[in-house]
Amino acid sequence: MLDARTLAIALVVTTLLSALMLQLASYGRMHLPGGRHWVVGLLLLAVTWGLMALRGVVPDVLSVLLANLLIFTAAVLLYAAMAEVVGLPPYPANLRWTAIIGGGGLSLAFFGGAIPMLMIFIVSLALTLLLVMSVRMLLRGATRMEAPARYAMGLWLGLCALILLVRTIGALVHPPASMQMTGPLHTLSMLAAQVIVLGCSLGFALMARETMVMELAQRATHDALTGAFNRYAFDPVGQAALTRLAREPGELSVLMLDIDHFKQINDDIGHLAGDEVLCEVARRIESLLRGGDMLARYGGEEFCILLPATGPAEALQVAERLRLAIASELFMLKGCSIKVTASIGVATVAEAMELKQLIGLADSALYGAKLAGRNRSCGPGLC
Ligand SMILES: Nc1nc2c(ncn2[C@@H]2O[C@H](COP(=O)(O)OP(=O)(O)OP(=O)(O)O)[C@@H](O)[C@H]2O)c(=O)[nH]1
Repeated sequence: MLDARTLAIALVVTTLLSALMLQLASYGRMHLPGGRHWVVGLLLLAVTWGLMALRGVVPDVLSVLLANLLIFTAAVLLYAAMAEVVGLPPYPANLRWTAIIGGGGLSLAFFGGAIPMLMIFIVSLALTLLLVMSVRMLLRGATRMEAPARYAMGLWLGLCALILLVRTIGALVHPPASMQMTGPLHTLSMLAAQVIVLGCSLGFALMARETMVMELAQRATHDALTGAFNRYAFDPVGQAALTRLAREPGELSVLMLDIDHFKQINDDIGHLAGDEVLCEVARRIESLLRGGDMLARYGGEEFCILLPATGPAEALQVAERLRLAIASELFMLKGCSIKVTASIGVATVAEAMELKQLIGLADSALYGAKLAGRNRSCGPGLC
């Protein structure tokens, strides 16, 4: 028959193996977000289970008080690891205060009479609250479709919080006679802890992997400076829209936008301020586009905009709107305001063709706009 002490020792092994697995997953050049916090949290938990296994052998101050204070610290570290994965502050004030008040309350209860019911109640309640905070953090803003691992981890921790809540109420309804590791309730707790540690570590690894994949996908498809799409993302979408014109009649327009005299801007106010100009231009363009439109940074100071279901007159209107949004409001940089203008080439097609051809047409129109004096939008035969 398995007793709670044997299970606590098994738990030490399980926890250490989980920590080792995550440490190996972060090995080399792959940095698992939150991995360090999680591994340290697990190591503290392993020490906790070890101390619990020694209950009755070592003084209670170690096997009861220290063990439970370590659990609070581990819970805070595990929260911080998950917060790092989802990009939120790792140690919010309510988390710290819950751990501190829980730890303080437990210490008072321990030195003020060590009533088992009170101590189990305080520990279970504080841990339930820490878990509820983790669940809120994970489920807030995460949908099942977009971040399934984060969502599943949120639900899993919710289940763990429920189990702990039952234990909290159980401590009040059936007060335990002692803190010793005996009896079916302790055995059950240790079994549940096995499943919780394994489930949480697996969930964390999947969640961290999910975040890494999303981050890599973002980097592969977006320009790091402006946040606009890059050519690798733009070209297939543009080509697919053009190919569709063979089956579905319609029109498609492309704008090529180039900032005027950008070299001069760089020379006058510096390369970093030039970067800010690029970001602000992208922001202004983005704010004026419709849902189906697509903005990409196509070269240094050149942007390409895909306008599906847009004819030549409407495309020229959009181009003018973008040009004015850039030229009419001064850019505030390094405490001084500068005027930035852009030239735009417009091209529209109504039949399938290679994207390169369409971009070539827009480029020729852009060249025309530059030749005609810059700060203008030009289409075929229209400048
Ligand atoms: N700050 C900054 N500058 C960039 C970046 N990429 C390209 N550039 C600069 O953009 C400038 C482009 O200069 P040109 O191609 O001569 O064009 P221009 O000065 O805008 O002149 P026109 O297009 O003819 O009006 C070069 O000086 C590049 O160094 C970038 O990411 N950041």
